[in-house]
Amino acid sequence: MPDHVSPIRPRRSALYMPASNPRAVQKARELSCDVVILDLEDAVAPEQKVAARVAAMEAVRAGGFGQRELVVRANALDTEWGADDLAALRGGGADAVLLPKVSAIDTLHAAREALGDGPALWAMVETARGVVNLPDIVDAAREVGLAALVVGTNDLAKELRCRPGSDRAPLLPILTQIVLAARMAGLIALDGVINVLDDEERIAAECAQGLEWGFDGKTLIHPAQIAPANRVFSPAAEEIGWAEKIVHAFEQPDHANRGAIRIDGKMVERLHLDGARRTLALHQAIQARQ
Ligand SMILES: CC(C)(COP(=O)(O)OP(=O)(O)OC[C@H]1O[C@@H](n2cnc3c(N)ncnc32)[C@H](O)[C@@H]1OP(=O)(O)O)[C@@H](O)C(=O)NCCC(=O)NCCSC(=O)C[C@H](O)C(=O)O
Ligand SMILES: [Mg+2]
Repeated sequence: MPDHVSPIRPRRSALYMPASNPRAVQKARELSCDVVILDLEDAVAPEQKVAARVAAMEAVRAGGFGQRELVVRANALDTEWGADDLAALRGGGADAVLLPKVSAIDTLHAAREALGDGPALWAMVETARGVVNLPDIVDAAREVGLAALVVGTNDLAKELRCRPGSDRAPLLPILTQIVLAARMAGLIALDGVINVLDDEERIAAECAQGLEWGFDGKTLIHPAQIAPANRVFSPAAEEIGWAEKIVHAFEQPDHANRGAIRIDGKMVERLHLDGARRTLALHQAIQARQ
């Protein structure tokens, strides 16, 4: 994992809110999401952009978000607000700046220059060009301090003119590429939002898809989506038990020089030991948070 990506930290639930909505920002200080994303981009109307920036910076300065990672989504640099957003964020305070519609590496270089040594960069992958350029984008991750790829499923569906249903089949090849690129560079990978607000079963099912496809967590738009995301992206009791068995088995002197062993009728190799340690570390980090 590159230096600019913090060690195992739960990022099961990353909740967006318009920075222009003081009630939502205040509420976020008490919600059980792992990441708070103060949005200056699509959730904010053009006439509110400047006031939203001021409100976001006040919220960053005021703090009170506890263990939640604090991220601000800026406007794109090719809009009339992007440069001023990054200038305001340069002073620090936020854990990361999320850049929308990252389509090429030059955007990340420009953003890093605008931010100086300040916060980490998180990049939204939500354009066709961004998907095609993923290898170049993640190759430069260390140089520009890129720590996360975040999917923008609404923008992707819009540009591709595809119609994802509950199986998200039209987006699957892209989501898989995003996870692949993130893993190539040791980055965090966050799944896109689900626009459904009132159907917990559907929300949990889409979180479970994201988990199965390799994401670390899901971006969210409403407090009611937090509990299912936290539940699904936390290691389950059975997974924790299995991880403990693997770690315990490889600690036995008889297995010290073995690459592969048998546990409960299954072959387990040292590569599984790495995964098991990761599961236990994530579980401990979640427990510590509670
Ligand atoms: C989607 C909403 C517009 C729904 O609003 P509303 O119907 O008014 O919500 P509720 O009445 O159910 O709200 C209940 C209480 O919860 C608070 N609340 C609501 N949403 C949030 C939130 N996101 N963060 C924090 N708190 C929130 C309300 O204030 C109520 O509190 P209380 O007064 O105590 O009862 C609305 O949820 C919303 O605006 N969501 C966020 C939208 C957003 O940020 N969109 C941009 C990011 S998504 C995106 O762009 C993805 C990507 O780029 C892509 O391309 O896919
Ligand atoms: Mg978007």
